[in-house]
Parts: sequence; structure tokens; C-alpha cells
Amino acid sequence: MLVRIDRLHLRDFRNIAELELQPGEHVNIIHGDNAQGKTNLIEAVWLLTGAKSFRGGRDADLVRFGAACASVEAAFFRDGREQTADLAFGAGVKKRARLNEIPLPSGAGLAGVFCAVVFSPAHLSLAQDGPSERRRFADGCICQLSPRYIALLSDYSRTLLQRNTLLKDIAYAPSLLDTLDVWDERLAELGALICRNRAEYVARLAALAGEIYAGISAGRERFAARYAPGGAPEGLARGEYRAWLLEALRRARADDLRAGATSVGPHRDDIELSVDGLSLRGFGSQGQQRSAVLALKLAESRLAEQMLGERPVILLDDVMSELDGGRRDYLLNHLDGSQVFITCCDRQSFDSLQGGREFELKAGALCPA
Ligand SMILES: Nc1ncnc2c1ncn2[C@@H]1O[C@H](COP(=O)(O)OP(=O)(O)OP(=O)(O)O)[C@@H](O)[C@H]1O
Repeated sequence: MLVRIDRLHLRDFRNIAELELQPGEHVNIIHGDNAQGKTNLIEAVWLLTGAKSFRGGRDADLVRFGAACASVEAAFFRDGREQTADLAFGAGVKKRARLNEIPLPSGAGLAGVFCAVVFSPAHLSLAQDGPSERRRFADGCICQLSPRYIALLSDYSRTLLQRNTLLKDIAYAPSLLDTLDVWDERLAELGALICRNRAEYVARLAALAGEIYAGISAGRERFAARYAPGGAPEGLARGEYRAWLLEALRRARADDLRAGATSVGPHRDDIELSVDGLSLRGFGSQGQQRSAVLALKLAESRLAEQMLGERPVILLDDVMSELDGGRRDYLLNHLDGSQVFITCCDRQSFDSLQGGREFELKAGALCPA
């Protein structure tokens, strides 16, 4: 089933004083010159997923300069019925979030209710930066699918922090060494669960992303993604990985005690991305990196649909630059009927698109049609 926004209303959100948008069911093109508010609009929709802004920063930054409070309200269709979500942010006050007019304890309460996937140039860090970006990506995707995974991640982080504190304390109180085994056991137990969740998710994602990338590159290039769990052999079952991690923690113990930090475990894992067998980070062109991140994002959307039965809204910010004509056409024609919001400066990038609705933004306001 399709998740779609039927009405969006923004007030005092970044450079947008007030905006009311009634998007179409499928492709919605938001165009305009630089710095008119296109990314701001995409960011506002993304916040309805309950996640933090993909631009980083504080909630107070979202409030239009000079205003006291910003709001984002949407009527959307999900679970076969019309629903509403609204958020309000203000400097020095707690974010307010409501679903169907019922207050939620926090914005995160919207996670898994309104689902979307987002691509913005900031997401190129997935291909260009270190492993932490890729781990965060996989964790974010799995969290949208399973709230239990959110709890597992925070349990692991807490355990890791406690083990690291203990490693440092042992330097001053060597008798504490005896207690390290307990933390190793706990870390291996939780680490094995995280590793299994990520490895399974990435295997499914990689299969879909590989197909999408083949389409984007007209079959000329082969994209692969693989979960790389530290130095562990591939394909270990959960119990085997747990035993491997426990052993690895013991082997690394002397080094960890010296460094005061834990050197093995899922907090050090990576997702290896490659095109035609070459590392995307080390050897990929700008266009290949962009195509690969897009393929991962579109695969994320398809996988969410397979696992939740709901097809997320797709948000594509400035996606077309650096893609050649063939790649653009493929992308525009393979959005699978999802509701899509796509921003660009140059309206001509979309000449090959059949149908769809267009909106022009100027200084944070919609131009009359
Ligand atoms: N809190 C805020 N209050 C007022 N204006 C803001 C606020 N935050 C950001 N802006 C302004 O919003 C403007 C538009 O930003 P946005 O990133 O949406 O532009 P854009 O249309 O996507 O541009 P580009 O095509 O260059 O990516 C920027 O000039 C920025 O200074």
C-alpha cells in the first residue's frame, strides 16, 4: 500500500513563513533558483518520520529567524486511512509531536508511522566517508522497521560505554580486572544480535540495490554491498559470531586496556560498497557514487514495502546533478508509482517525465501555478 501526503502545511519553518501544499499522488517536482527553500521543504517532510534532520543542527535552527515557533502539519494516507501528524519546535521549548491530534511523548513516537526515504547530497557521505556513516545508515533503516532494534542499539551503546569506562578504571584499580569478563559476555551477546540484524538487512538490501544500479547504469556496471563484521569470517550464525566476538575481545584485551577503548565489535564494522569489484570510496567517480547511494535509497524503499507492506514516500533533493541523461531517465521512470518529492533548479532535467505535478518556490513561498 502506498503512503502518501495529501496536504502539507508549514509555518515559520526555516525561510518559509507559510506554505500550504497539496501534492500529487506520484511525482512532485519542486523547482526554483538556489536558496529559495526547496531543501527546507524536503527537510520538513522528512521530520514527520520522527527522525532528526538529515542536515544535523538543533531544533531551534528550524524556526524562521525572528519567529518564536515553527510548525509542520500533514494529512497523510497510511494503513488504508487518512491520518494527521504535526510537529512544533521553538527555541528553549521541547519539541511537540502529535499523531491524529493525540500528543506523543517525543518526536521519535512518529517513527514507523509515517515512512519515507530521503536522498540529499549530504547522503553522499555514505559512499565517501568512513564506516560510521554506513553503520548509521543500516541502523537507521532497521530502526524504521523494528522498534525493538532501537532498544537493542541503545543497550549495546550503554554496555560499550561501561566496558570502556572499566578499561580506564582498571589502570588505577587492577582488582577490577575480574569484572571485565561479565562485560565481555554481555557485549558479545548484544553484538551478535546487532551483527545478525545488520548482516541480514544488508544482504536483502544489496540484492535489490544491485538490480536498481544495473538499471541505472544500463547494465554496464555491477554494484555490490556486503556487511563486513570486523575480522570475523563471513556467514557465521549468531551463536558462532558470539563465540568469535568473545574470543576476539579476549585476544584484544591487552591492547584495549592500554587504549582504554574496545577495539572489536559491531561498533567497528563496515558495509563494503563496490562497483565492478573496486571500492566505491577509493575509486568511484562522482556519478557512480551518486548512482550507488541512490540505488541503496531506492532499495531501502522497496525493502520497507516488502517488510511493512507500505510503500514509503521518496524524497529526492538535488538528485539529478552529475547524472548523465540515461541515468536520469532510468531514475525518473523507475520510481515504482511511489509518491515522490524531487527538487531541482533546472526544470528541464524533467522533460522526459510523463505526468507529475510541479511547484515553483521563490523566497520560501509557492509561486502561483
Ligand atoms: N531558520 C531559518 N530562518 C530563515 N531562513 C533560513 C533558516 N534556515 C535556513 N534559512 C535559509 O533558507 C534558504 C533556503 O535554503 P534551502 O537549502 O532550502 O535552499 P534550496 O532552494 O534547496 O537551494 P539550493 O538549490 O541552493 O540547494 C537559505 O538561504 C538559508 O539561509
